[in-house]
Amino acid sequence: MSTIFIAGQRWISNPEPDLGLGIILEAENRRVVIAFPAAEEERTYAAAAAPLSRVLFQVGDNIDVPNQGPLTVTEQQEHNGCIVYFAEDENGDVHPVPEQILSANIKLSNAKERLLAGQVEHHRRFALRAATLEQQNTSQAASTRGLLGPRVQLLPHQMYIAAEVASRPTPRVLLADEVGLGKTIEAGLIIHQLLLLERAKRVLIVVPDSLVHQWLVEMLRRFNLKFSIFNEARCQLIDKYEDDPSSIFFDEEASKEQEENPFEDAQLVICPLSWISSHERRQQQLCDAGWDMLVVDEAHHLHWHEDGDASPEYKLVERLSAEIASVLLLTATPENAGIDGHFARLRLLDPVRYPDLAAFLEEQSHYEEISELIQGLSDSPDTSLSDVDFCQRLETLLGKAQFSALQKNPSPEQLDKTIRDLLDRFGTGRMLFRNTRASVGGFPERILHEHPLTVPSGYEQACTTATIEETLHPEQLLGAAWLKADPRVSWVEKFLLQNPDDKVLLIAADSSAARDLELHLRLRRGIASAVFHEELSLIERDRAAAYFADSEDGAQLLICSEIGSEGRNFQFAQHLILFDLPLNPDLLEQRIGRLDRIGQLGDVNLHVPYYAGSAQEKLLSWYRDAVNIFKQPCTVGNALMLEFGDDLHSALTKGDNNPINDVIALAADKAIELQENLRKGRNRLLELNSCQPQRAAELISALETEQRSDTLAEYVEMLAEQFGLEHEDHSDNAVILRPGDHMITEAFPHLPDDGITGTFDRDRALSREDMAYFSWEHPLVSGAMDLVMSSDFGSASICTISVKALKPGTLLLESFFSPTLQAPAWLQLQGYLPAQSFRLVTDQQNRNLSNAVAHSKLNQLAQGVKKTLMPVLLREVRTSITAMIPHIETLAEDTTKAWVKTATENYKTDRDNERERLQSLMSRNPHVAPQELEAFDRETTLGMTALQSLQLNMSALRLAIVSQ
Ligand SMILES: Nc1ncnc2c1ncn2[C@@H]1O[C@H](COP(=O)(O)OP(=O)(O)OP(=O)(O)O)[C@@H](O)[C@H]1O
Repeated sequence: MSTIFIAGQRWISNPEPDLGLGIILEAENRRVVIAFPAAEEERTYAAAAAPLSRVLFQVGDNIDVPNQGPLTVTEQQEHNGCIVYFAEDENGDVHPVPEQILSANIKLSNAKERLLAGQVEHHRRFALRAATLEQQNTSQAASTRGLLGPRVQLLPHQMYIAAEVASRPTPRVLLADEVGLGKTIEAGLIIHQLLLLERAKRVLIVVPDSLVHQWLVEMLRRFNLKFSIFNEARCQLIDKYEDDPSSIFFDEEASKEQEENPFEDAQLVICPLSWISSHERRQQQLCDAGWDMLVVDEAHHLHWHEDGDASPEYKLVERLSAEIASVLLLTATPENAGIDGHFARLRLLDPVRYPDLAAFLEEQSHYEEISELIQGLSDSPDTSLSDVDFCQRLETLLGKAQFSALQKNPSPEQLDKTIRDLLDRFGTGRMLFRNTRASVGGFPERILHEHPLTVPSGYEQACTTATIEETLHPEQLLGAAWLKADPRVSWVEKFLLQNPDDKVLLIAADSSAARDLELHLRLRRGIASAVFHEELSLIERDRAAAYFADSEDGAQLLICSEIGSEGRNFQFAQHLILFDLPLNPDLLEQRIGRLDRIGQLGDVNLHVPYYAGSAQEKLLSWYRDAVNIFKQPCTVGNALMLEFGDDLHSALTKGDNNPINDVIALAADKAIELQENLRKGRNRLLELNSCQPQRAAELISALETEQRSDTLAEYVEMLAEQFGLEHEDHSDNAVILRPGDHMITEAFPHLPDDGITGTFDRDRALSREDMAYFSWEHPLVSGAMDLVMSSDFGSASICTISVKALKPGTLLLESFFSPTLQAPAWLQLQGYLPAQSFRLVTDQQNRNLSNAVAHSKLNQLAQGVKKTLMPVLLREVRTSITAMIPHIETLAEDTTKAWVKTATENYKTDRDNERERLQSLMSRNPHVAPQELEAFDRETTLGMTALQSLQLNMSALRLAIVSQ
């Protein structure tokens, strides 16, 4: 098939002009591959729909060739579809320049050319383009970018974490808030920010099977992010299409040379953990597919032991996290399988900071001291810094240079930096975030209901030869007819019949007990129930959860196995039956967390049916009186188990109560002591890292201000008017948009054929999920902004204005400039520019009137010029504007130089700080190779060079002619 693309031609991407001048690498099989050397990116498109524009220079145009001075085109010749320019240098020598050798950094000046060519548009279109540019600036300057659009309540601890984590160049963190405090939402906020800031394009989420759909749905309904679930069936389907010569995906060359990678088929992917960690070939493909960000939920399933033993899940994540720059691990119970597992997960995130377990354990014993130093610096810096002992301790940790810098200048910034350094290098680290119910506040009560039951015959006898696990799970001892014999079953039946209007969640350790019990209650007792365990397929599990969630015709009871229910949202229920109690306190916390989570509106009733006088009762007393888990989340349960676990196990099997009472008494005292230590040490450090209330309040206030503004509603109305959409008021703060009969584009982004109803009000959007939540970050709005900016829409305009203060015939040139960085995205330099564009206004005397003549004023005064008059008008003013344009460009270059200066200074400061940290960690960790520092320095040089070669692009140009 013939194609318009030929290898070697130079094209530019319409949606991504920042990529610079691209060069066609391949144009075969209906697809085109183009490289963008300036951005180190490559794109493959279907040739028929490639969003590319051919770049051809005309005689008189300036062109750039690396390592040569400025050249001006004098002639162009075509050879086999590619152009050879003949261009003159400053000495008048003419050089042949094949287009292939043109510099990849390109200057675009479409607006100017369009204006001079008379290709101008109505001033309302120019106003829409200008409004888009201004909004892009506002968004870039906002510290809240990426936090505005998600349909979530503005909760301080989440907003803080999301903003803090996303502000890091490559976030690698452990989100370990207590159960149900919104780690999924935090991860979603971080993903959303990085995608919006274009710091991530490909995101991989790996989750336990039971959470696959929950994540899919949360990402879509709260963040407008469409993830794709990948499993074996999907991969096979893709393999099949790509191997099928009749398929549109078939690529003969590729199929001969190498196997296609199915994971390259989507940018946002969710994978079930059990599938991918047990499938070697898919794992390899997953690792090869290249990702910018990895998210792993319920990360406590990644087991690792100091002796080198690691679970397949751990090994998979270890492989992935070595390749992927940004990594989020999520767990509510980081120490679930012991401190070594916790250490191992931190090691995955930052092997330089966490080189070995022994050092980590040793470090923990100093948390209290670090916390004291931090407290001294934050509460009374002057007194602390005049205390000799305090200073000595600080100097030992920080080193001479940093300490004396602080002592000389204890400014708030320097103090803040020191506190962060202490937290990071010697405290709980900057990658661990853990908010607690106590710090977040506003949670309901946990109420324990104990239900003692008579021990059934045969149980005690069976216990004499049983393990402790069997003793705690009588269904394993009572034989095949356990459902009949077990008094817990009849108690559950009675409870459900007495509380017919309440939703009840029942959790049992074992999936077969859960299955038997549910079948019995549903079939024999007619109870509307569902079951949820790990042996069900994903669809069956989701169906069961949906049936339970249905408030009208749904199940009264959902029976879950331990692992099956982890991470799920059942906060609409207020009764949890703990059919048995696990020995691991974290498992119990996970169970309670199904109900005790954000969104729970009532008290959480915890029901424990147990055999009176049995090991079950003893374990209940342990949790109630020593661990205190039925009142509040347990923070010391693991530590108590470590110290008293053996005694507890032996006391559980004893007939009399003395041993258990003794263990409980000792453990209860110990719990108080441990909690006090944690309060002073680890928890205080975690609190400091996990939420700074003032910063969180500032973020929320900024978000609320942005939300209250009417600008978005006005912008949406302008969009509708200019693109030909139907726009109808729905109700207060809500509108309906529909495709109109006179639309100027075939498809408007994210506008369904039957229209969309959206509200600008967050609270309304939270309660009305049938409405879209329109913010500047909604895909319809951001897609429309891209539509405007990726084309010439409204880029050149001529209008007349009538102003008494100005002489008729005065010409005002209003221009918006967008300096563009042509650098690889991974360098993350965009944030160093003060804005995405700036505006200048000049007149024939080349006076800078940018401040004197406001854009909004020009919009108010602007009158359109009849098309028929345009050629005459242009002829009259052409000489003047041809002289004015270079001047306004010189002014723009001056502004750009100032930007470059500030940006390079700020970039250097940040890099120096980061380098200092790396050096400090290297001095304590012999495993870090010096090459790391060299690589870091190379990257800094690259960043500095890219900032220094900022390119100026004129995005919009309007000529206003003062009339009579
Ligand atoms: N900011 C928010 N706005 C609205 N709903 C929220 C917000 N944060 C959390 N939720 C809701 O609260 C529940 C708990 O949140 P989430 O699932 O993110 O918690 P989690 O910490 O990941 O839980 P777990 O520890 O069980 O894995 C979910 O139903 C979630 O949708």
